[in-house]
Amino acid sequence: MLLRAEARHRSRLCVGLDPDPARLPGHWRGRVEHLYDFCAAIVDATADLVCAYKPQIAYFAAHGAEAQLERLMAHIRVVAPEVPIILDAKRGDIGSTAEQYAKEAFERYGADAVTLSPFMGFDSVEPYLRYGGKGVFLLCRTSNPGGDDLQARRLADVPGQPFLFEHIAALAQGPWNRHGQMGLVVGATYPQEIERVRAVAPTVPLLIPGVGAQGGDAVTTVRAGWRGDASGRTTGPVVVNSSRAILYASAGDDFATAARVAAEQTRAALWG
Ligand SMILES: O=C(O)c1cc(=O)[nH]c(=O)n1[C@@H]1O[C@H](COP(=O)(O)O)[C@@H](O)[C@H]1O
Repeated sequence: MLLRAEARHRSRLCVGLDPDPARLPGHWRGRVEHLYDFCAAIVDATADLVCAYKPQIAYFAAHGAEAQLERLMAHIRVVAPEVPIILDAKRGDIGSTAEQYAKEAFERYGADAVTLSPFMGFDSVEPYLRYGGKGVFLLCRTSNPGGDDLQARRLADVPGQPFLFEHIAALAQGPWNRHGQMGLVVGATYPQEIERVRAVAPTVPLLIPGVGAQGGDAVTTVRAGWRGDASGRTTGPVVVNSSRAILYASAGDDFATAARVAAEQTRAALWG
């Protein structure tokens, strides 16, 4: 689904749907009941420009607005049925609880993929993999400065003493990826680490947040993470997320038009 959307829209851009009530445009500002309206307008303005959408569940759940997220998922299905939806939930829990989270992501919200923390190990990820055709993106080398605290530690008892993030990448490329359902999250703010991840995980999709508001560079990101064969066919996809830089390109009534312009620019930079 991802490769099809990438080819059809000539896009490696994922628009992140992180609606902050305080930043809604015009007369919607501060009004939680308009999270759906805002995001739906962004989707309508960008549907032909993206390879994925990534709604962030906290922006809805924090306001008791899960019903609006459900409506938004359904809206994306209608407007852009070919575009995969990555539910950004960053879950991670023991198997029995993971089953409930998986049900939430894939049955309640109908997501195509979900972001997960691998910290609790394979049995915390496995319940999601029981959903055939659905994907998981494991946090690997995150975009925030504190990502160093654990992810950039070396594992003394693993051959070659890799960084923890390299070990996660190797697991996602190999033994944990039994049916081709795994991707990795790596931050655009650390392009050298993206290259290290690609060295151990050449084919899994990389979800790369951090361009735009967090300062990551689009061209450098794609060079570090995207892989293709001699004919230009994608062999290692990247899904480069930008949220605030697109959502809040304008604070006025022209927010959707401005979002489209910002998305077009980012898409062009990512395509090369
Ligand atoms: O999993 C993520 O999506 C994620 C991982 C990461 O390492 N860094 C990161 O910023 N994100 C998410 O990506 C989005 C980035 O938003 P912007 O910085 O506004 O483009 C937010 O929804 C974050 O929660």
